[in-house]
Amino acid sequence: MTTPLTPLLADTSPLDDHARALIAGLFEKEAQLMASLPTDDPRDPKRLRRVMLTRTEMFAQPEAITNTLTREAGAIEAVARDLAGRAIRRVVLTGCGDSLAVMIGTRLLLEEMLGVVCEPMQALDFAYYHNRDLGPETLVVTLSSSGTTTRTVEAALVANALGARTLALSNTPGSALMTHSTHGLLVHAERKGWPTQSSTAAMAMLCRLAIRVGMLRGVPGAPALQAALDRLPRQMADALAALDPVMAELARIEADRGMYLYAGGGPAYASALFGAVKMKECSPDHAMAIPLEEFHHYNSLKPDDPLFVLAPDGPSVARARDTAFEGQRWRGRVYGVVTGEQAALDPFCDRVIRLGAVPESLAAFTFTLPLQLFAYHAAMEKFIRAGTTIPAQPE
Ligand SMILES: O=P(O)(O)OC[C@H]1O[C@](O)(CO)[C@@H](O)[C@@H]1O
Repeated sequence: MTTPLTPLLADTSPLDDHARALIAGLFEKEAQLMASLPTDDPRDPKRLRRVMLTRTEMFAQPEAITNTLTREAGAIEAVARDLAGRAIRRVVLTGCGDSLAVMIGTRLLLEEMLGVVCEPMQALDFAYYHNRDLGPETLVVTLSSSGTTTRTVEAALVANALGARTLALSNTPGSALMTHSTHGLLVHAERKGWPTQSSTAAMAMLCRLAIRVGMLRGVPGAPALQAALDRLPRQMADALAALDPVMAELARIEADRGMYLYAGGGPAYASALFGAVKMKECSPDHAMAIPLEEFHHYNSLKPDDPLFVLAPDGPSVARARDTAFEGQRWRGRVYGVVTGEQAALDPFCDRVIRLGAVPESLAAFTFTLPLQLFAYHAAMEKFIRAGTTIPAQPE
């Protein structure tokens, strides 16, 4: 017996012939894409180019958010009106990599505004395992910047076949994901570097959509969240400018390490994931995001490992303080990231990075910024230490 490329091509699959052919084609293309990714060679010019492009795109995140919200305003409103008038019982939020982190980062705000459980789930887990009891009262939200990541398209196709409503977000108009979903919203962002603005602009669009549903339904917290979201691009631009030299200095201190750790709870766990994945993409080294509580359930850190503890003002500050304490006790170097003058972590951190206040449900936008900058600067420092000549512009 031969094993099919994916279980959705097996006899038991709920997909029709068209959907099966689509999946088979995407699977082949994905394999080619994986083969063309940069290597872990510390001097790989392909990786250097991508890291340099990442910086440009990272600094243009505020513009990408504003652009996306402005250009998609009509489309967002149409989807919001449709959703506000429906009984939605459950929302599944799915994607892979950064696109899944987007879902984790927006979950709290979506739950506050939609008033139902919104469940982030790996696209593979949804497509192959946890898709019982779907129907028109389930909304499955997918995000794929490329619009062609096979597992994410599979998730959308399964959701369609089992009768759920689907909402796709993508940077790529006309992509498989966008053309096979009930609704599609276009993210106006670039991803020639490693994902930064494609993720934060997608988060902004999901937040705007949920806030609009909240406004239409008269949810009390909606106007304040709308105002906070409107302020974000300015706040992010200021934070990027202020933190750039700070994170460059930390990167010089930590550039010789081979493992980087990031811990956060709630929406800040998304920032931990973004931070770890940027380090893995930009540098040849290991990086790991750890849910705040899990940090305490095995020896997560070895002496001298840098640990970023993310503690936006909210219910997980106390556990973040414990995490910083344990991090220092195990002889790691602990960098706290907190809201404003929050002092709870100060005694247990080698350094504390302070960010402007945002509602916790928007914290993933700002808490991600120092970590993106750190990954960029650490990667560049590693290139320099490996003897690479850095061109003025990406080549
Ligand atoms: O958003 P997409 O295009 O589905 O990509 C998902 C993830 O896969 C990657 O391309 C790498 O595996 C990441 O850059 C990205 O976060």
